[in-house]
Amino acid sequence: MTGVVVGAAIIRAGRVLAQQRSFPSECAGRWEFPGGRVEPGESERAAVVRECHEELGVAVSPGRLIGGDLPLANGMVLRVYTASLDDPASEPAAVEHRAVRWVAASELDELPWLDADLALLPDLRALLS
Ligand SMILES: Nc1nc2c([nH]c(=O)n2[C@H]2C[C@H](O)[C@@H](COP(=O)(O)OP(=O)(O)OP(=O)(O)O)O2)c(=O)[nH]1
Repeated sequence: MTGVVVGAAIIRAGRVLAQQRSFPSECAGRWEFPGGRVEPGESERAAVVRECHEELGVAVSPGRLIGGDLPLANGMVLRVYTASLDDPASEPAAVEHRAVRWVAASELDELPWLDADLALLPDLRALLS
C-alpha cells in the first residue's frame, strides 16, 4: 500500500493531544495522533485540518513537520505536523476513539503508543519542554 498518513500533534499550554484507538483489535488501547490517510488531490495540511474536524470536532491550524517520514508496516509513510487549536478554548472530543488526553513532556513515555510514533517522542519532548 502506498501513500501518506498524516498526524496532528496539537499543542496547547505545554501539552500535546493524544488519542486512544478503539480498533482494529491489534491497535485497540494504543495511543496515536489524530489523523489519517491523505486523499487523492488533497494537501497534507488540508488532510490534517479535515481529520481533526472529523475525529475531534475542532478547527486546527497545522504548523511544521516533526520527525520526518516514518515508515508504517503497511508500506505507507506517516508524517506528523504540529498544530494549534484555532479557538484555544475549544475542547477536542473522542468522536471515533476511546479517549483523548493532553499529555505533558514528562508523561510521554507512560503511554503505549503505536510503534511508528515512538520515533517522534524525543522531538515532542523538546517541543513541550
Ligand atoms: N492517524 C494516525 N495513524 C497512525 C499513527 N501512527 C500509526 O502507525 N498510524 C497508522 C495506523 C493506520 O495503519 C494508519 C492510519 O489509520 P487511520 O485509521 O487513522 O486512517 P484513516 O482513518 O484514513 O483510515 P481508513 O479508515 O481510511 O482506513 O496509520 C498516528 O499517530 N496517527
